[in-house]
Amino acid sequence: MRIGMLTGGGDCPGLNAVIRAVTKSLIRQCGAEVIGIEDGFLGLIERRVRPLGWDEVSGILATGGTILGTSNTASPFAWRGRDVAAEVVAYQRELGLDALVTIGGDGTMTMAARLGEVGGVPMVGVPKTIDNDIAGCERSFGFDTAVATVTEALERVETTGQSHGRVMIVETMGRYAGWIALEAGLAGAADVILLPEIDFDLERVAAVCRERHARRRATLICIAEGARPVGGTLTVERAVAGSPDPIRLGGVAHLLRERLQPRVDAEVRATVLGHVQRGGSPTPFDRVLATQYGNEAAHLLRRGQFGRMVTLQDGRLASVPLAAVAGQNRRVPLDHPLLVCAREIGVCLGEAG
Ligand SMILES: Nc1ncnc2c1ncn2[C@@H]1O[C@H](COP(=O)(O)OP(=O)(O)O)[C@@H](O)[C@H]1O
Ligand SMILES: O=P(O)(O)OC[C@H]1O[C@](O)(COP(=O)(O)O)[C@@H](O)[C@@H]1O
Ligand SMILES: [Mg+2]
Repeated sequence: MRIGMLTGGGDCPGLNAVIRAVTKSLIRQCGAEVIGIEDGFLGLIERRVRPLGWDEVSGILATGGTILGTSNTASPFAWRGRDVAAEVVAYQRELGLDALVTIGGDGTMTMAARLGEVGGVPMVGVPKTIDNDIAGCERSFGFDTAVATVTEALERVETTGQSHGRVMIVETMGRYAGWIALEAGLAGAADVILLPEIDFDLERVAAVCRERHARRRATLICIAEGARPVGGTLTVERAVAGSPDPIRLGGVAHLLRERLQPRVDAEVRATVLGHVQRGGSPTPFDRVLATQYGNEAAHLLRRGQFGRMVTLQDGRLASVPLAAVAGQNRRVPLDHPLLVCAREIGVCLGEAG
């Protein structure tokens, strides 16, 4: 068996743990040859691959990033104005691949499914993203590490906020889903948590800050990059040319700071955490989850269960068809138990009233 493997989309902690587990499982279980594809789908377009053996994947379990490199712009269906999907499919055949492991998020799974439809080799997907927004998957690896990083940041920002009696705003990543802000906000004891799923009422947030200033000096606000005020729009940091989803969110914390400042006596400060959340060593939880996902991907390959993504459902390893994941985005449901819990302990979610 000859298996290709790539990492696609934004990197996240735990990618190397998956690469290691897939490779070691396949070598041990069936003596398979594993070919690493560099920089995601870009490596298939530019014909850049290298063999992955036991030695190449040893000692990488706890390292951040991806030893294969990744890309969140390259699309074989629109590469520098051309559709090169047929050439990519031909290259997969030239490499003699029996299947391809794609470790990525919703975008990577969409691309994997599309390449399969035009004759590409069979695929097995592994869900990665700090955003935790992949359909059919209750936990992507990388998320736990991001939550831990944001939680630590919130705690650090809180002590300086207390010292100065300020309103402190911390902005998280997450695109159109609020999972990181919600879990880290709860873990970091944020007073206000603002998510893309609930448009926030500025006057309500200001009232909470004023009330807290009188009682507790400081207010800690955790806001997701995809959050927006009632009647407002998303805050776009930049558009990335050539990216299938060109919008990069960012900066809503500064918008909130500007609008809050005239409404409160305390000084307001904003911190945008950015890529700090995506880097560094995975938590033990993510190391274990990524290892299980990689091992399970090897099982699917050996059983010939292609066109599927490994996943976690009700705490158990499982798999779902790529078609059920492609083009989807898993957002926080408005009746999610963590939202109910946050409200009941007095966290403001920006809702009016
Ligand atoms: N809507 C889409 N249709 C087809 N391919 C896509 C789509 N979105 C992303 N891709 C491909 O998947 C890769 C990674 O996508 P991206 O959304 O950046 O990351 P992720 O896989 O983490 O969601 C992109 O480089 C592109 O090749
Ligand atoms: O690194 P870039 O291109 O600025 O992308 C930033 C985006 O990537 C993420 O970090 C991860 O998203 P993906 O997992 O979909 O790649 C988002 O939270 C963030 O909005
Ligand atoms: Mg994505």
